[in-house]
Amino acid sequence: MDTVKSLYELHDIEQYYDGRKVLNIDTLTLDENQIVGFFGPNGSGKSTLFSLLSFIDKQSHGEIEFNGISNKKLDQEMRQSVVIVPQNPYLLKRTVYENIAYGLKLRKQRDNLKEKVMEALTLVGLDSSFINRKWSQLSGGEAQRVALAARLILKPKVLILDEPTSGVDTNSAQLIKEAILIAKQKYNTTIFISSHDHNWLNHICDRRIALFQGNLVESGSVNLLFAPWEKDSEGNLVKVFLDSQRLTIPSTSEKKRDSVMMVNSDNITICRENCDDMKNENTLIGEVQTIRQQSSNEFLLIEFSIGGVSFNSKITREEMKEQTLLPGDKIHVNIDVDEVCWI
Ligand SMILES: Nc1ncnc2c1ncn2[C@@H]1O[C@H](COP(=O)(O)OP(=O)(O)OP(=O)(O)O)[C@@H](O)[C@H]1O
Repeated sequence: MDTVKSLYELHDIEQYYDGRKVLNIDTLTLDENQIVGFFGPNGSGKSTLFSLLSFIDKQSHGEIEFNGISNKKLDQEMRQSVVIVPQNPYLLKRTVYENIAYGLKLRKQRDNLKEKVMEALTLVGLDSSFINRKWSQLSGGEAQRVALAARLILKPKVLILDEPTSGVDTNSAQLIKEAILIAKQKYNTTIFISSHDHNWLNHICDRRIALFQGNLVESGSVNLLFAPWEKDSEGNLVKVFLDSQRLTIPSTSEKKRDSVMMVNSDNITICRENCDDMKNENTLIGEVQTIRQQSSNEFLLIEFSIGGVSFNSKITREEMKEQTLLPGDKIHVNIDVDEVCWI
């Protein structure tokens, strides 16, 4: 029987710079036609991973397959089907037209070039008056959108955007978001994005992956709790859920109100019956959504929501027998606030 391959399959990836390991990924599969958001603090390895996924660099160790073929054996056409807009995109010191048309010219695809440039320009929310502007006559947000248009014109199979919203105005960030969504729909492009604007990224992506110190922590077993956070009078950060429940995180200096909290499912305890022993002022009430079997067979992954925010926790089969959880059940939830980290 044929097995369906993912677009990318990464195994045992290690990347070293000057003898220092900066990326360490056991397994990662990435499917077609998804928008995948990569979250992580500065230096966590997002750009390094993107340089491997875009075939700019080769891994120090491990295997990367793209469409079932090792990245060491890809032909030029396959390599060119993946394009990246780097963190500080470089524009040619020419007009907007020349910048956007450049990639197609390089690939000797000159048919209907002007129309294609116009289409790409429109996609990123710029009108025809920009065509003859010089690179130096653009705002930061406009320059970023021209760089994006210069990739979109290639109708890539994979588009990688490293911090596309850094230093851009809110309007440009919104237009970039719309262009990305259209590219996904119109060209079936698979899109990987990193951004420190966590809310922007969270709203746009189908799948979320967090990197921490070069290691992958996917939201399958890691829970991400996004901003905004309130500060109470004692300086604690407080998450106020839509149903008015509150989770208080004791103050420390590393946390900011726009931070994303990361907590592993192992550090969330749930209980349906006889829960008096676990209750404290930070205990929340959640509602069970789904119950999944973990591949290890030993644990069940319980997905539940608190005020519309999804979380997951693991329980053993023994605990499941005692608690007999079903979708729709109300549960008590304790998040171990000493074990959370922040990105
Ligand atoms: N060319 C290089 N030479 C040496 N070290 C590097 C190089 N590129 C990245 N690093 C190091 O690798 C680690 C991962 O960096 P990377 O740029 O991938 O992180 P990042 O998550 O993209 O960070 P940021 O959010 O700040 O862009 C960092 O410690 C960085 O200093």
